[in-house]
Amino acid sequence: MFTAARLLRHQQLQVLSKAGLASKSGNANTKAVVLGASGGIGQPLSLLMKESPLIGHLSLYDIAHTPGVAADLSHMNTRAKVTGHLGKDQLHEALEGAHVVIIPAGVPRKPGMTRDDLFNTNASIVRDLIDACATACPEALIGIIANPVNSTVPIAAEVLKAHGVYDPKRLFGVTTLDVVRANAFIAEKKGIDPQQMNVPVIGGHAGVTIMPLISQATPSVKFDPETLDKLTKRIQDAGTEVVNAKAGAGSATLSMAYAGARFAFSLLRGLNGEKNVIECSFVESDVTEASYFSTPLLLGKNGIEKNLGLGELNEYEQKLLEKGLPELISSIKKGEDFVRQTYKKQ
Ligand SMILES: NC(=O)c1ccc[n+]([C@@H]2O[C@H](COP(=O)([O-])OP(=O)(O)OC[C@H]3O[C@@H](n4cnc5c(N)ncnc54)[C@H](O)[C@@H]3O)[C@@H](O)[C@H]2O)c1
Ligand SMILES: O=C(O)C[C@H](O)C(=O)O
Repeated sequence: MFTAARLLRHQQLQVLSKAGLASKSGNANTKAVVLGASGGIGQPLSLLMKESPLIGHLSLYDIAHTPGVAADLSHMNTRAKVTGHLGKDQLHEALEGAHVVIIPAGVPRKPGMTRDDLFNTNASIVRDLIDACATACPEALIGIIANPVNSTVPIAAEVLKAHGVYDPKRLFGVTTLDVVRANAFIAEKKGIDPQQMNVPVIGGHAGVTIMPLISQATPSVKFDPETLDKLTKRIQDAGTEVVNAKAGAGSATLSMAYAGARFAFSLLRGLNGEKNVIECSFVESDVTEASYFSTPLLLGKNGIEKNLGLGELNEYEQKLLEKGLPELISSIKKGEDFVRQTYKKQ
């Protein structure tokens, strides 16, 4: 017989596991860190992570407000111990011993801006946070949310290389929100349960570099050419749709927290030895001419176990690829050049 408390927990787990956000088999020693934990994404992401039985220690770092966020979350009667760390002096302790680090630190867009317009501010934020990761937790799996992802991931890789600790299997640009959106929009159009929908989205994370592979969706769906084109463009411009709707108050935070939590839990499930954990993510890659590219990845105990590649593209998707590659390649170079010009390992 279930007691009321066990029944409640059972129901919570059912809700979370339907959302792909929980597994009953967590490791109590697992440390997960959120850098930028007090922000629009950081707070709801930390909430979802605090709820997860996969995490033993949730370490929250920001340059503002982390004592309050940590105190608040620590009152939840869920497994993870929560610690708050404020300012650069506490960054090393926040990161030490981390298994997974998720980075939503950085400024968001306002209407009229591109993600690349964030480069001047966010490039140095990511560079300096990764510099700290390289010494405090060189083996952690790192997921970068901060935009422009197409440049911040190469920035992170160059800093890790300078420290001699770069492992391409352990560095990820978080593009899960593109998959979540594609699933939501297509399921809505077809009247399918969105939780059952799975659409791979490849490439990068900005405009034309976002390439939904609707021909590879499961369950399989078909659209006339005009609808397909509209849907593809909506997925590519979905970030801007939210930026405009928020009218100056930032970009996607809640759906991003959901997507970021899903991605963090997939990394943790892979680390725990769970089989068949697959996520699309922007990583070092040799499947196209771009040296970083998002494709479905099989995750495991060491991060990427196998890059599952492009699959079969139809003619429309082949054109999306051709159109997106030049911008992607140039954003990657911009990130790499930035580190070469501005960074010297101390
Ligand atoms: N990858 C994606 O799909 C995706 C989706 C949405 C947003 N984003 C990006 O995520 C970033 C964060 O968005 P947000 O809405 O949470 O912004 P926000 O301004 O609400 O929060 C950012 C947080 O970062 C903190 N911060 C700034 N500099 C820092 C530093 N050096 N160290 C630690 N923390 C620092 C701020 O104090 C703040 O709490 C933006 O760059 C945004 O473009 C990416
Ligand atoms: O659009 C943005 O600036 C934020 C994020 O990259 C998104 O896709 O929502």
